[in-house]
Amino acid sequence: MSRRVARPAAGARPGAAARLTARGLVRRYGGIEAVAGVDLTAPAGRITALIGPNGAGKSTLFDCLAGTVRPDAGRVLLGGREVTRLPAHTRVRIGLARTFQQIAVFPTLSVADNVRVGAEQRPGTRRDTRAVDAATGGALALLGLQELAAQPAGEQPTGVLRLVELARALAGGPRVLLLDEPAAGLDTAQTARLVAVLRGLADRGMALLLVEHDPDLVAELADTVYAMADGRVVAHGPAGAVLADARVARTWGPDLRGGDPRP
Ligand SMILES: Nc1ncnc2c1ncn2[C@@H]1O[C@H](COP(=O)(O)OP(=O)(O)OP(=O)(O)O)[C@@H](O)[C@H]1O
Repeated sequence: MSRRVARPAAGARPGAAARLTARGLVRRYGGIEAVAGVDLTAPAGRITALIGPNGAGKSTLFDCLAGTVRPDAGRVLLGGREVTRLPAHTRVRIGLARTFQQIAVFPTLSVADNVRVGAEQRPGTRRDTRAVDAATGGALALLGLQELAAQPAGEQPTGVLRLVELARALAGGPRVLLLDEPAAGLDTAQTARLVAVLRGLADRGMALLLVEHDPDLVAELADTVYAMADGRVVAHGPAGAVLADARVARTWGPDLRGGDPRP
């Protein structure tokens, strides 16, 4: 007798590698289409970068993917599962983590306790103190933060806080990681560590999607680049090709010439 076993969609199992997909995403603010019909895939095991000038819609797209903003149209899929209507905290529970452009740490908590907040989101660890300790310790070690573990987060410089935020996101055991300008405020050594850590995460199957303004870092890190302007994807493909694309140079010119992208 043959038995058919229902298999979950690829990547739908908790802990399994997963891709993040946007299909036809639209988000309007009044008369502005901040995100105007975006299709994007961040595959497992790859680093995908999102570039574009200020106001292109990158943060709004991130917010739609993370669940903090509800799109007006389109779909978001995590590992084949439709998550468009799931709130942000539920997406975290099924493996989607993010860091923010404006650093968001709890200043009165220690570095370790900030990371612990992420570890407590890890599926199945909420009441398992040892598992939470292990996830916290692992994330601190990965980012080289052990020596600062007991220090109040509020006393740390920006570069350290970026790493604390990343450690907190990683402590939750995500399958997909959204990073909004992860290298902003990092010194050269911290940036080198960040690059090595992100590459290592991708090599172990995580899907990474990052917003980044530094073209050198994008060229070094990203497998695939999506360039946005006026809410739309104007180019996507291998990093070298997109960074050399004339349409991208026109819209993202100041960044590519090494100027300050921020007004
Ligand atoms: N909460 C909001 N209310 C009204 N308009 C908004 C809101 N958030 C974004 N917008 C508008 O949507 C457009 C896209 O903004 P968004 O912040 O997503 O761009 P961005 O590419 O992330 O820019 P930056 O690189 O400066 O962060 C802009 O015109 C912006 O003014």
